[in-house]
This record gives sequence, C-alpha cells and structure tokens, in this order.
Amino acid sequence: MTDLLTSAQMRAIEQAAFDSGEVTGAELMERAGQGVVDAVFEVFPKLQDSRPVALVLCGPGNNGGDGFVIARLLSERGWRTECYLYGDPARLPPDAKANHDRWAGMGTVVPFGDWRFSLRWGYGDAEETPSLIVDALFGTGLTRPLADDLDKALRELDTRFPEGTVRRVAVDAPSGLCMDSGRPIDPDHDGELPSRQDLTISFHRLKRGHVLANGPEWCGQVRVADIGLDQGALRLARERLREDLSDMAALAKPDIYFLRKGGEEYPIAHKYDYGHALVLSGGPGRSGAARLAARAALRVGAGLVSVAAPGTAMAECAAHLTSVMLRRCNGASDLGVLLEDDRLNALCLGPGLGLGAATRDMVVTALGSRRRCVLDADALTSFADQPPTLFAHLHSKVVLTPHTGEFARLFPDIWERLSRQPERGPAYSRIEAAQEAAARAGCTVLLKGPDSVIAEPGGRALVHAASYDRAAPWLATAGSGDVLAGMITGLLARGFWPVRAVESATWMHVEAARSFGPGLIAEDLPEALPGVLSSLGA
Ligand SMILES: NC(=O)C1=CN([C@@H]2O[C@H](COP(=O)(O)OP(=O)(O)OC[C@H]3O[C@@H](n4cnc5c(N)ncnc54)[C@H](O)[C@@H]3O)[C@@H](O)[C@H]2O)[C@@H](O)CC1
Ligand SMILES: Nc1ncnc2c1ncn2[C@@H]1O[C@H](COP(=O)(O)OP(=O)(O)O)[C@@H](O)[C@H]1O
Ligand SMILES: [K+]
Repeated sequence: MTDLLTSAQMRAIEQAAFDSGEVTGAELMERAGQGVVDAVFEVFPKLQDSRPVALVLCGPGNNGGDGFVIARLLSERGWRTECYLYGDPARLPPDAKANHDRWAGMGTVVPFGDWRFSLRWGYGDAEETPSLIVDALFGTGLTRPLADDLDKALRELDTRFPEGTVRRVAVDAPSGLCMDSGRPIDPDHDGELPSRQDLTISFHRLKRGHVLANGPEWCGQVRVADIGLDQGALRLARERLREDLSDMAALAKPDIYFLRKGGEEYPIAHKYDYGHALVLSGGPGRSGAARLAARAALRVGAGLVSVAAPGTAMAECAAHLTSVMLRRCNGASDLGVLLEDDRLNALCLGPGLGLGAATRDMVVTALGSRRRCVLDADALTSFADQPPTLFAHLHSKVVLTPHTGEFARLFPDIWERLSRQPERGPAYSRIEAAQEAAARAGCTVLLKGPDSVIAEPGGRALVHAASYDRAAPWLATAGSGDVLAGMITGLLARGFWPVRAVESATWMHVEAARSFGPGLIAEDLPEALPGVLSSLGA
C-alpha cells in the first residue's frame, strides 16, 4: 500500500519523528537535500558532464532550507552555484536559517530585489548559463498565490531558458502547486504556473498533489527520496492525529490473491463459483457498449456472463455474441423476472442503455434486488434531474462510475466547489469530492479520469494515477469506460467487495491499455486482459 499524503499529514509525521527523538529537523533537511541531489544525477546522468553551473531559488520556509543544503552539496561536487533568496534571511525558520548561514560562508545569496536573471545569467557568456535550476521556493507550505513580482520574475526566467536548454528540478513541489489537490493556486493565470519542471522530488511519500489534477503536468517526472522516517513515526502520528491520518489516501493496486482462479480458495471450482454477471443492453444499433462490457466481465474471470437486450436488439446481439449468453429484457418488469434467478449475482446498467424513464425503472428494479451492481453512463445521466431519487435506492453493494461530466450532473454542488479556481491552499481536491459524493450516495464512487479516485462511503479513498510511467493516454477512446464498467462487474460477480473490484479493475484497465499501446480501441482492452492477468501471476 503506497500512501498519498496531505501536507498536514506529512507535517504530523515529521513532528512525531522529532518528538520521538528519532531524528532532528536539521538531519531531515540534510537528508532531503541529499535525496534531491542523488535523484537529479540518477535521473539525468548526463548532467555530470555538462556545464556545472546551477541556480537554486530558495523560499522563506523549510523548502528554501532544503535549497541551501542542495547548493552546498552541488558546490562540494564542483558546481558553480548561486542561490537566490525570496524572503528575509533573518526570518527563516531555524533549520533553514542554519543552512542559509552555512551556505553564505561558502557562496553567494542574491536577495530577491537584485534578481536580474536575464542580465546575470547567460548574457553573452555560454559558460555562465546554468544547466540546472532548482526550485526550492515553496513546498507543502504554500497557502496563497505567488506574489506578482515573484511570479513575473519566474516567468522571465522561464522564457530566458527555454525547455530543453536547462534541467528544471523542483524540491517537493513545483512552486505555486497545491500539494493537497494538484491544483495551481493561481487565480490570475488560469492555473498556468510560471514553469514546468523536468523532475520533482518528494520526501518520504508522494503527496496528493503529485498525482491529482494538474500535478503530473507541472511535476514532469517524480521521485520519492527516502529521508529515513520509519514506521514508528507514522504509528505515533496516527495515534496522535487520528482524524488527520484516518483518511490517508493510497495508490490503487491489483488484488493478486483474489484475481487468481483456483488456489486455496477454490481448489476445485465450478463456473458458478465465479459468479454470473448480467449486463443490460440498449436497443438496436446501441448494443455495442453492453457487448463490450460483457466481454470484459468474462475476460476478467466471471464464471458466466449474459447480456439482457430488448427483443428488437436480440438479432444484433446474437450475431456478435458467442461465449456471452443472451436474454430478452424489454424493461423493468422483464428484468424483475430475470432476477428471480439468484445465480445472477452482479449487474451492469448504463453503457448504451438510453436515457429516460425506462432506464430509471430498470435501475430501481436492479437496486431493489440488492445485487452487486455497477451503474455507469446512461444509468447515471438518467437521474440528472433528480439525483435524490437515485440516492434513495443506492446501497453498499453498488458502484457508481461517473466520468467528470456524469459526476457534475449527479453532484452539481460538489462539482462547483471542485471546478472553482482555487485562491488559497489547501484547495479542494478530487479526493475530497469523491469522498463527499460516496458519503452522499452511500456507495462506492469511482470518479474517472487520468487521476481516477475511488471513494467508499466510510471515507477511505484510493487513487489510480495513470500518469508518469503509467500514463495511458490511449484510454481516451470511445467505449473504454464501458469496458471498465464490465471489468468491475466481472470482479463483483467473482465475489470482490466493491472497493476491491474497482481498485483491481482500474489498475488492470490501464495496464491493458499500456500493454497494447498506440492505436488502442476499446475492443482491444478485453483481449489484452489475459496478458495482464498472466503478468500479475493470476
Ligand atoms: N515535512 C517534512 O518532514 C520535511 C519537510 N521538508 C521541507 O519543508 C517544506 C515545508 O516547509 P514549510 O512548512 O516551511 O513550507 P514552505 O517552505 O513550503 O513555505 C514556507 C512559508 O511560505 C509562506 N507562504 C506560503 N505561501 C506563500 C506565498 N504564496 N508567498 C509567500 N509566502 C508564502 C508560508 O506562510 C510559510 O511561512 C517541504 O516542502 C520540504 O521541502 C524537508 O526539509 C524534509 C522534511
Ligand atoms: N488521458 C487518459 N489517461 C488515462 N486514462 C484515461 C484518459 N482518458 C480517459 N481515461 C480513462 O478511460 C475511461 C473512459 O471512460 P468514459 O469517459 O466513461 O468513456 P466512454 O463513455 O467512451 O466509455 C475511464 O476509465 C478514464 O479513467
Ligand atoms: K519547490
């Protein structure tokens, strides 16, 4: 389990470590600076052979303190390093002040008022041009937008050294990014930070802002530096700050133990031991989405999968289905009859189902059967005018899988908070939005996107980040959400508890896309699943 921390959680862990006597602030700062320098040369080995000239931008807090450590360590490696300080040296916090003073005995500290980037750096002298710019201005302590003069100076610096001419590295966070939400605190610039980093080094664990919203876009790559905070500090912090840490989010991962067929759980299993999923289809010309979902449910290991289609779409479905079975279902009352078969243990409603009263009725019937159930697409949008009607029927075995647009229709007030440009930090995040939605709905909610958030009504949240080395831009293709809904349904049929089904499915969905690569269309996803399952050892 990889935790994703808020700034407050990170501070609580740090404080617990100090109080336990395990480490001092000065030691942590030294390790943080060392962690940055190590990561920089590991990720960009060619920097060792380039111009050894660095510019370190230090801020008024401990992020700036890390910057002074980095300057010293670079200098010890023979780099010509200059520090620019935004802030009053006399008001730096103690550890940052100590490192400032130590550095001031070795090199220069240019006060902000004297920043003349375009004149001092690379002005007719290639030798002077930095090959590394370190952003140690603000980290987890950012609470408000960058001041105009600082923002302007940073933008000038950014244009002075275009992308590719210098490596930009951020300490903990690209300055201006809220680390609780991944959203720039920058109402005046429409969320455009002054510069895009090539590498961001987090400490101890990733923070939420590294993976949520625009975080990955501004961080470039991320690395986590181990600064030696052990489990003891985490335990102590947890005991002290139950509230802050009980909602610690984590990164999603596949549940390998339960994905495996056979094994200790089912040494001689029958197909019904893996459940029977039922996917409802729309009318003629609209059955593709349900068929995609059904195939995905079967590929992910449901024992049996049926599509239930209106009479008018039976021929179309029959022409395309082989191992997936077919049932007639002309509406809510037919669905009620089908559900008398209690072997049908997981339902999927929404993909291609059509909008309106007929869909609403089928949803209500499905929910009334208390089956495990995935509601996606049209099953959600059909309640856009009356979300409370839907919420009244939901229960803990249901999963809602809205994309952003569907989420906005069902939870307009939550969406409004999430889409407002943040003026202060910590900003409202997609994790909080999904948590609030799950609490209101009383069931598991998957808020889809490159940063998919899975939230349970009890408050626990998981994030599946399709970013950095797990980026899967090919998933932005019609029907990929239908496949995901089917995968979740298949895992529910196999007996997975909702949050586990969603966690494993979102992970494998991205993995399937990545294993296929460019040119992916939704039909390829179920076919890529056997490879994904094998690679997991399932
Ligand atoms: N928490 C930990 O365990 C560790 C933290 N370290 C570093 O400490 C950083 C956090 O330090 P701080 O809490 O001092 O926070 P920062 O250094 O991120 O920010 C410090 C100060 O800036 C002020 N501020 C916030 N937004 C501003 C704005 N827009 N304009 C001007 N001033 C603004 C704040 O009031 C605060 O005084 C981390 O990001 C990391 O770099 C590391 O030294 C290693 C360990
Ligand atoms: N750029 C992207 N990177 C990673 N995953 C993405 C990206 N765009 C979309 N996805 C994923 O693809 C799926 C799309 O679902 P959805 O929007 O419901 O599409 P559709 O309705 O066409 O099936 C979601 O699981 C979403 O998380
Ligand atoms: K920073």
